[in-house]
Amino acid sequence: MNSFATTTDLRQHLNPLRATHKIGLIPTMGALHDGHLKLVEKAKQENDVVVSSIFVNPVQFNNPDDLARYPRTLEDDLEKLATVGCDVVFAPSVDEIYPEPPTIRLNFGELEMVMEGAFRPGHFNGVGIVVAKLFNIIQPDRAYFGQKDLQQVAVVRKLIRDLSFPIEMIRCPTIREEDGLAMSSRNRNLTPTERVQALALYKALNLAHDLLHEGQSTAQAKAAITGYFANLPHFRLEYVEVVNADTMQLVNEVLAPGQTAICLAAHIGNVRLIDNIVF
Ligand SMILES: Nc1ncnc2c1ncn2[C@@H]1O[C@H](COP(=O)(O)OP(=O)(O)OP(=O)(O)O)[C@@H](O)[C@H]1O
Ligand SMILES: CC(C)(CO)[C@@H](O)C(=O)[O-]
Ligand code: BAL
Repeated sequence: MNSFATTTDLRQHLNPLRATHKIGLIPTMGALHDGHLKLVEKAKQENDVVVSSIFVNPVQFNNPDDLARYPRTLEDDLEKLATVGCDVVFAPSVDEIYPEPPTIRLNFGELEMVMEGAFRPGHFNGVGIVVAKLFNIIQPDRAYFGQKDLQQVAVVRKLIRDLSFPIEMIRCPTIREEDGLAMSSRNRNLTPTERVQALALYKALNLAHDLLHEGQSTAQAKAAITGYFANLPHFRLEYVEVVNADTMQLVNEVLAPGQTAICLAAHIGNVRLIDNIVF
């Protein structure tokens, strides 16, 4: 596995390969878990060269404490990537990616009016800028993103269309712990007690799903989730929404199979977690 910290070195390595090799990219912020490794494994099956980037992108953090607390485990990450056959790692410094603060602004319109976009102002501007930079630097044929960050998938799809990147985006299923908690780098910041309690996110999603399945309205399902978290004093529910899984528009009824998503974000102690189910 080759690891590069500069754009110049990375390009020098990749450029001669482009004509004959399909390149798959998995953008990450590190602190890797099996969810990330599944993306690498899928990319391995579908491409000749797999590149993982590891970069904690300051521009997408709206909360400085969240940025400061974000886990950084580069050595461990490199070992994990090697075990799944990742070919190339790009782990640049902040100065390498942002020699000066970016002044462009990306606006994803209605896609970012709700949920993460509404509660993390500027978040998708930052995601869009760094993903566009990674696309330009690495020029992959395919890029792999997790469903856990469903709104991010929609934003990147729009970025690809708006800027005509010749890249196929692949949405990969959410990988969960045995008890159902969605794997997330921020899970590392949970205390053992919080880790057990955090399962409430997945339970709440399943509760909402069951209610919708029984024919209750989206408003009733959302109210049930709000009530569920109101009874859990260590939690603060930030939002729960039922949306079109592609457009992120709020919906009042269940759509065709695979089109409806229930999404939520909740704080437990100092940690903010998100999860969703699509059905
Ligand atoms: N449990 C998971 N299953 C599938 N994909 C995942 C999972 N967790 C993260 N990913 C995907 O991995 C990519 C990199 O995500 P990132 O490095 O932010 O990790 P993360 O676990 O989502 O961290 P956090 O949510 O704490 O920021 C994203 O496309 C993300 O959707
Ligand atoms: C796509 C991404 C790597 C951009 O920083 C990040 O938002 C993430 O890890 O999901
Ligand atoms: N996984 C999404 C990146 C973030 O929370 O900033």
